[in-house]
Amino acid sequence: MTTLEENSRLIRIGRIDYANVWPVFHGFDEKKLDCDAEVVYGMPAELNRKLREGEIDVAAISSFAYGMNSDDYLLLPDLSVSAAGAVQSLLLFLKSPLEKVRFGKIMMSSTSATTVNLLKIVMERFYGGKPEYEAAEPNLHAMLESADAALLIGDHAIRASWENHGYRVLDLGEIWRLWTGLGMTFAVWAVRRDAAKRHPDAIASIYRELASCKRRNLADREPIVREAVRRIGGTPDYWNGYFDGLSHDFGPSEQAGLNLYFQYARELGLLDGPVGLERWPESVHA
Ligand SMILES: C=C(O[C@@H]1C=C(C(=O)O)C=C[C@H]1O)C(=O)O
Repeated sequence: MTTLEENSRLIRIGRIDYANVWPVFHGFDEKKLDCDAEVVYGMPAELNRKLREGEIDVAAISSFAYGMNSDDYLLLPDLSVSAAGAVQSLLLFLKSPLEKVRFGKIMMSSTSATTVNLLKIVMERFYGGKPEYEAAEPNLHAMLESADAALLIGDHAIRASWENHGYRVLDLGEIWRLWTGLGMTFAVWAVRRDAAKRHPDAIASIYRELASCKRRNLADREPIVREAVRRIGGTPDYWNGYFDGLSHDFGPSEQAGLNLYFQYARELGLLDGPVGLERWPESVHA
């Protein structure tokens, strides 16, 4: 039985605290919604856990985390963080030559789920290696003290790429494109099925606001670029190039890349079952 309190409870929305989601989230205002809602900021790995445990109801999460829990989630249509090639913020910094890295030690940012598993696919399936992996706080120099390579994502990768560190750098989006000919989806917007069922109007209101922000940000990127320069650094040219390389759609080409990633992840034993890409709201009523 659903009580009145249950129907009108606060809905929690997870927002990844990296610039790559700004083209969807910039301008998102929970006060404009037809429901009580709160935005919870976090690194992808934190939001992956909070959504899984029901601490939040709807969120941008790692696409890998969606794959792990797709029975409990639905996808908000046509929202993602994807790229058709180089991303500039999914970077493997090499202290040793690649030949040594293949069987060496790699430190991986503890904030990531999709890219750490993409790196395993690249190292093991594409490069025929078998390195040792360890999760670590995203700090390039600390990571490389005791490893041959370090994986950073998001703003951590961007800031590190601007340093004069002297390491060779591989872009995981570019490698995926070279080997598969496909793009890749790194994050999706997922809603818990139980929340979608209990609070259909609230989720509809949140979705409308996200879709409208995305439309507005696509039509005028200037405010996002200005904000990125102010908060993170770099030049307007850098950020225009960065956002040009990303897609926030989730159409047939993005889905093809993600399906192949899930297939490889299963073949390597990183994921258990097949993953269905079920969309809200159709699946709520199925
Ligand atoms: C493009 C990116 O996509 C991301 C990568 C994620 C992951 O590896 O789990 C999760 C969300 C996104 O932040 C990025 O971080 O730069």
